[in-house]
Amino acid sequence: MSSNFALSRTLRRTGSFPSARTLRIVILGQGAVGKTETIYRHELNIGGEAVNFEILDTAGQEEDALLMEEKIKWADGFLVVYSVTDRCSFDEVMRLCFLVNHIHSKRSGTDPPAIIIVANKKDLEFDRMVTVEEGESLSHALKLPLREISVRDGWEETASVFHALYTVILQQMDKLPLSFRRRGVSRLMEKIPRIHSNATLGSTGRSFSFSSFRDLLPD
Ligand SMILES: Nc1nc2c(ncn2[C@@H]2O[C@H](COP(=O)(O)OP(=O)(O)OP(=O)(O)O)[C@@H](O)[C@H]2O)c(=O)[nH]1
Repeated sequence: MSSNFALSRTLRRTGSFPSARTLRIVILGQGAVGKTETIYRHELNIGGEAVNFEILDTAGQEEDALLMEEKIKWADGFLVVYSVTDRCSFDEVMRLCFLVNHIHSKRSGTDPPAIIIVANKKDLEFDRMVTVEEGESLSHALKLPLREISVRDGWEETASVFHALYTVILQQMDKLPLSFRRRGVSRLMEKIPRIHSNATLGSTGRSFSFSSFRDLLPD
């Protein structure tokens, strides 16, 4: 959990785009797949457009169901992560995708949520338990894009996952009223310090306490 290679933490950066489009991302997956439990902002320039990602990780199966639902309602897009070295985490993907679909449909009717499945730890080829073909087959069955990456191998693949999710979210947002498409940094994020690219987190690897998350959500 205090790894330097976790999926989300590789994207920490400095810099700010005041008029950036803000997108909220939740990362789901079983424990130890490489999500790391933290919450932070990340700003990217994609195709000349400033994009401000607000990213929230979840606590795997330890997550309280109500809190999970609130996080899913909060998000614009989702990364559902499994580890190619952990079959249980792969088996969990389908349940998580259905959960996101179910909760999301209560909020926005028939439009499917923006989800990308991420197969992490592909560098651990000797320990692989889930084949590329199995991942592709699941992706095909769920009609969701799949990216196989190694967070440990560098930030480029991780960044490309966020770029891909951005594209999917934009496709969904095109269907929404204009007022939904641009917004400032959320109330939740105003409470959270910006993390600099060379900053180190505490020994627990957490930059934010989830126990206070619920208090910050809008009614
Ligand atoms: N080899 C390898 N190890 C990785 C990779 N990504 C993460 N890890 C390691 O996997 C372990 C678990 O990573 P975490 O980030 O704690 O996983 P998590 O999904 O946040 O786990 P929970 O906090 O239990 O939900 C750590 O030891 C990481 O160093 C990867 O791409 N390759």
